[in-house]
Amino acid sequence: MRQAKLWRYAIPMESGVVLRDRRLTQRQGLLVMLQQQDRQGWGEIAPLPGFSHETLAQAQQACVAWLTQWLAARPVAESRLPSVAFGLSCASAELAGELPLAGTWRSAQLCHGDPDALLLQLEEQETPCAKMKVGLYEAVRDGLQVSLLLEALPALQLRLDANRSWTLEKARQFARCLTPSQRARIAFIEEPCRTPAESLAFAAEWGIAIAWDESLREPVFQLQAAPGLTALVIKPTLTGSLARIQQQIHEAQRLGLQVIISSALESSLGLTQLARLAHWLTPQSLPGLDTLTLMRQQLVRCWPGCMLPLQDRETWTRIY
Ligand SMILES: O=C(O)CCC(=O)C1=CC=C[C@@H](O)[C@@H]1C(=O)O
Ligand SMILES: [Mg+2]
Repeated sequence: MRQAKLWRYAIPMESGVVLRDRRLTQRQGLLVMLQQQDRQGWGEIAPLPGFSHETLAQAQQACVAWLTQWLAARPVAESRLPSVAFGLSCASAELAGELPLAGTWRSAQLCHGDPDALLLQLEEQETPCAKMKVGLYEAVRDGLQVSLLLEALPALQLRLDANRSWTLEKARQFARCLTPSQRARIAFIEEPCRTPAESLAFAAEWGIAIAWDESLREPVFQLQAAPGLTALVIKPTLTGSLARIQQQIHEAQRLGLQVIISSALESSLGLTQLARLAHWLTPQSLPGLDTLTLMRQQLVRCWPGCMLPLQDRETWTRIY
């Protein structure tokens, strides 16, 4: 006997979480639970405003349509909406016992808040790895800050993310603030420039490694190895089903590229599934999942060691 449930949730965010140009006061999404005999599988469907093309209402409609077919045991194709395909494929994989339980519970630490506190935290780590946003302020300011951080922590592995904000000239201004050995210590910059061509030109000019994030989701994008390109940052909620993600990871690995599984601000339910996915499919890479502290509550399952309270189920709205 098959059973399915669908709820809508909303989690309050820490004040001051800004995504692209909007302030995110709460994270909304859907929770799906599939049941068959004594087995259950859970999934989270949470389109990210400003990043996902689908709205939550569209995701809900697509999910209800999928569940109706699934309950009637009719063959059902994966949704064209990435967040829906991801959440439903996680629930199906859990139900089938196909998503291993072991997880990578360490992440590249996101740099925000008090810089002194951050330094202290990173100093305590044996192999410190951090991710810093750049491109929000003057490129020279970013360059000086990165240079200071690399000098303060000789063992630091630093990932940067410019979200395509620099012109080639701005990127050059940034790079000029670093010594050649500091440039070599940057693990990668995600999407430094406005276009992939400019980012590749920048990488070649300065010997600074780059990674694709936004580019991976462009309709005409073709993955190719290129000098300076070292990694792909995959956000499953923006990408699609587990099968699609596995395919993208295999393609990347065939080209010798590192893959970083990254958060699209999922709740603790989605994040713990991403940590399991990372352990399963990209065991060599530290994922980018350090976003739970931006939220005020956890959902369904707790992240190991996280002290945030679990949200009361009474607050969920049952949809199906
Ligand atoms: O990749 C990580 O380490 C954490 C996730 C992260 O940085 C992001 C998640 C979602 C939206 C963006 O603000 C941002 C990114 O641009 O990669
Ligand atoms: Mg990014």
